[in-house]
Amino acid sequence: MHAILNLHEYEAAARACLGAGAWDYFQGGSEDELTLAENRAAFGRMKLRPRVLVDVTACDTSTRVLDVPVASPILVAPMGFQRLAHADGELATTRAASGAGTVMVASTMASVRLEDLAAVPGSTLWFQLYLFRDRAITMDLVRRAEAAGCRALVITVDAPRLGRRERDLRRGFALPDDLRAANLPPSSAGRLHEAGASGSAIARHAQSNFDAGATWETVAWIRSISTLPVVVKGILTAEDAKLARASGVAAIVVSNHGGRQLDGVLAAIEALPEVVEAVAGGCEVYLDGGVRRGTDVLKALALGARAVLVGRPLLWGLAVDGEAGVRRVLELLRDELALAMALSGRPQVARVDRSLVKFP
Ligand SMILES: Cc1cc2nc3c(=O)[nH]c(=O)nc-3n(C[C@H](O)[C@H](O)[C@H](O)COP(=O)(O)O)c2cc1C
Ligand SMILES: CC(C)CC(=O)C(=O)O
Repeated sequence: MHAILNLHEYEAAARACLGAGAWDYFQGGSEDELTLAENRAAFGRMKLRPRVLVDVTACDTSTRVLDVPVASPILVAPMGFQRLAHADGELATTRAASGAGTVMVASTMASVRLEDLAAVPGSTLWFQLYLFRDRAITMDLVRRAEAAGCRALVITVDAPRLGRRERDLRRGFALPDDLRAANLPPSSAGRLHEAGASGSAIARHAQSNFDAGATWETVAWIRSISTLPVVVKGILTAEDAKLARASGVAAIVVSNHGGRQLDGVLAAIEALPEVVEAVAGGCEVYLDGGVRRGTDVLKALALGARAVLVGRPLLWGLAVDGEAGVRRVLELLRDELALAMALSGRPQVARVDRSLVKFP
């Protein structure tokens, strides 16, 4: 067999390494998975307008996010329960991100404690925060993230409840006994193991723990208790982008949670232009959802994203080969981006401009 050449081949290889429950949890979207498919299809509809006879002998993918230098505009999206993919879980992913010179966003629902991830040499960790009904839990997570040296709080705002993920419902998905939500107090985490004949334990856990009453006032509360820059993840409209900006966030992640929350919403890449226009340079804008090729990264940058976050492909790399697999996925994407920059006549990230893409 030849070496794995691209992220699609990692997906196929990962399927062979994973049990059916983990595979469906990772891959799945909500309801009819319309948005899951759209995230990919929309990239396919966008066409590039390259320039030629530009000196591209050296293409530089480096940039800065929240004032931190990164080797490429490709960051690690927060994903829970990575020990479902590999025994090292988030530790392997953090080491790979550190090795690749990029940011790791650690999930509230990680299966390794955030302090252990922050201890990885050279890592730049951002902490993804779910808002709990019990504000003491949220507060404790914020304090721990600060104490561990995390550089930003990424508040996920598109999940007051979990989307209807029918693959998980059908299997009665619950966490195996040897895998914990390592950041949560046992009183909250226990429900994640309650297997049912039907229904998803993680959906039940979210419903009884996440704060469905959270509003922009809650974001203001987080800003009042922490000096860390706040990023809001899960914005899809200009209206919410303006509210985010007004609430003083440092960055927005345009995201539909990889098609796992409200089904039928537009592809993340289609929502990007209106968000970029609405914030008018007042904060950084990132994108996630369906990024599988260097040309996808290029398209997002052209539409005004400062960086992208990558989700499932890193879990595929993790499942296939642990830290080395995650590292390889990050390298493949970065190499593809550098090539796409050369072939489009944009040797630096700052030179990737709006005129590079055409929507249908
Ligand atoms: C298995 C899995 C777990 C996830 N867990 C979280 C999470 O804990 N917090 C969060 O904000 N987003 C979570 N997400 C969403 C990702 O951060 C990201 O928005 C999405 O995966 C990007 O789309 P992609 O997988 O097509 O790259 C999760 C996604 C997957 C696939
Ligand atoms: C346990 C979940 C809340 C993690 C998540 O955000 C997801 O699975 O999409």
